[in-house]
Amino acid sequence: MATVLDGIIGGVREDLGRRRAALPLTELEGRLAAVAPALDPMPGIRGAEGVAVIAEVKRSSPSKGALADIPEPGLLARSYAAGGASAISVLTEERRFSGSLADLDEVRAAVRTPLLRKDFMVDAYQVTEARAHGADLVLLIVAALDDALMRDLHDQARELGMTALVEVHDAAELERALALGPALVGVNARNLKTLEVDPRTVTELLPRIPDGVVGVAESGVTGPADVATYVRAGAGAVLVGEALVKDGAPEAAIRAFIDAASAVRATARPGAAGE
Ligand SMILES: O=C(O)c1ccccc1NCC(=O)[C@H](O)[C@H](O)COP(=O)(O)O
Repeated sequence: MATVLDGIIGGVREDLGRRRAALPLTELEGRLAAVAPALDPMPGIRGAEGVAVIAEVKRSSPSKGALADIPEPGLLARSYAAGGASAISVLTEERRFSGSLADLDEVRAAVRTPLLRKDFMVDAYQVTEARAHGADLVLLIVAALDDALMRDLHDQARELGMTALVEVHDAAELERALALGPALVGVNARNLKTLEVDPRTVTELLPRIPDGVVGVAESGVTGPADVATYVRAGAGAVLVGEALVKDGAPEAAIRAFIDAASAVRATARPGAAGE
């Protein structure tokens, strides 16, 4: 039976076919020389106070429908950066998430913060496209890729100076992800079959991520308490969409996430008050 992910990827492939026909790969590659080198997000993510927040520009989703209009993604991105986001995720999938590469362009023009192109990557063309539009990171969803293609896309991202966020939903996918030697592994709490969010997916899998690899907790952060739960489970970063795009004050919301994470780390330190 076709899953939600299959449906999304079917649309992604059709849209990709149209873009590739309009701009063949060799022409797209020709544009790379004019783009500033990719930023390395890892120092900012590893060195973040409390937790690294990856703040997402997300207009709609298959699970929730319309979330926010976001007429000026660049302005939202500036608030994210001012709040202390370590990276900004821009959903570029058009049909279900109402995103676009134009959003990526606008956000790139607005901030110097590392940018993640958040899409359903199934073809090398999309990775090149991400870089040509100024992205510094790409998402690789293990459930959407076989091992050979996943490795090719991961290698390609590295060759372009980019960093991959490799996303998993269960232990078997985590094993496949770790075989790549990734810098960033995301555990997504959203089940791609039911679209339900279960934070236990994150709290169970994050502790299995080895030291040296940053674990990113994705989906289901509704407020600081969720961030604290994920940080206690070992998250070095949290990726947050809905809660930020629906918050009238995203800058303050990000600061509250960071403060909640810092409080967890302060109480976890040896000799902290109360121990
Ligand atoms: O958000 C969805 O409904 C969704 C459905 C199917 C595949 C992916 C989906 N979301 C992508 C994401 O990973 C989230 O946008 C991201 O983790 C942020 O989640 P949230 O903070 O819960 O908006």
